[in-house]
Amino acid sequence: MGYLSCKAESAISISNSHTPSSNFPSTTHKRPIKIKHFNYCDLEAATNNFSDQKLLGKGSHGYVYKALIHGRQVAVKKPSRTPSLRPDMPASEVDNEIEILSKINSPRLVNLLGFTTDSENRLLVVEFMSNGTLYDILHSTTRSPGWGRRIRLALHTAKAIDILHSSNPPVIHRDIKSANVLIDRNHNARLGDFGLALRCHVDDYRLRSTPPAGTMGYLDPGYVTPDNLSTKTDVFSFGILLLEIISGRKAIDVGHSPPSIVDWAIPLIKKGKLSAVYDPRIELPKDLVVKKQLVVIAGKCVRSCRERRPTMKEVVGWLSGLSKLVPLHSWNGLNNPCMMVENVGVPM
Ligand SMILES: Nc1ncnc2c1ncn2[C@@H]1O[C@H](COP(=O)(O)OP(=O)(O)OP(=O)(O)O)[C@@H](O)[C@H]1O
Repeated sequence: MGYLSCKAESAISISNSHTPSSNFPSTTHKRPIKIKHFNYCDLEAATNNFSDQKLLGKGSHGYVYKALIHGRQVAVKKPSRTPSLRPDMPASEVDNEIEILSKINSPRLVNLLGFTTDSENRLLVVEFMSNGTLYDILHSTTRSPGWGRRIRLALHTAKAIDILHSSNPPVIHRDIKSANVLIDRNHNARLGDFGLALRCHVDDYRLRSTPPAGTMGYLDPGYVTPDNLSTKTDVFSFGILLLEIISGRKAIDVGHSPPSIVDWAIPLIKKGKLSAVYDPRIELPKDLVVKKQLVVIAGKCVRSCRERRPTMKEVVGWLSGLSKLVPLHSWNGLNNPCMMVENVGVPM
């Protein structure tokens, strides 16, 4: 089997504990991950008592604030809900995020820097991403990146998901969407928001009892019970994200018929009307191989038969090949194209 189904894998136990001042083993890097413990009152002060001026954004589960700590800009996540009291479940999505991110670290992810130990007032400190989200970039009316940039943003995201799926045990993100892809100061995409992520080891009670979750429009239609979860669930959501990158349309847009991007795009692709799927705000990709292959990759990812969907590693290989065919000067909007990943030597 070329992919991991949660049903089929054998159990691999992990520690749930958050050791004080811990150096957690990383699944992607040899060097240990340093996670800091913060006092609630220090983060309260650093965010001006969680003031609106420091607010970066609001999600369905809480607020995100900007703060300066020891001269470094960070993002502080503050959940809006009170934690669960069930001992077998993570106390909150924030606790789940801590558990997942304390064991994995990569330049392709929005990495964990620390958290408050007080579980009543749990706060998460993560790397600050200064250039918004992929959703903002794709759906803002003022700036539209060209194909060189779009393919690289897709490639960065695919690499991030592949890193999760290649971890031991594999991590399934479960909420791949453009709003969870953040853009760092070098305009590289990083995957964030691990509140719903799950480690895939079958004997874990949490895995077997966690109901399907995700975001409407990105959710794999085959993921209807806990044991339907697999890495291919993320592949489906990535396919939706890739269609969003290609077309500039939202995953669900009630202003269009049909509102679902997949119900709109796949029939067009099957009829060979590839140009109709492309974002009308920018020129079509000049290279016909790129124009064809981008939609083919997206179509493979959203296949209803999950066994026929590619692995993220395959997707990374294909996008990597396409990125070599499209130069970055097709950048069309954001400034600072000189700071691309290739130039600054950030490992990918
Ligand atoms: N590390 C970060 N750096 C900068 N801004 C961030 C960071 N994390 C989140 N944000 C901002 O805060 C907003 C809310 O983020 P959050 O992860 O809470 O929710 P979301 O992913 O947008 O929505 P949901 O929780 O419903 O999935 C984001 O849209 C983004 O604008």
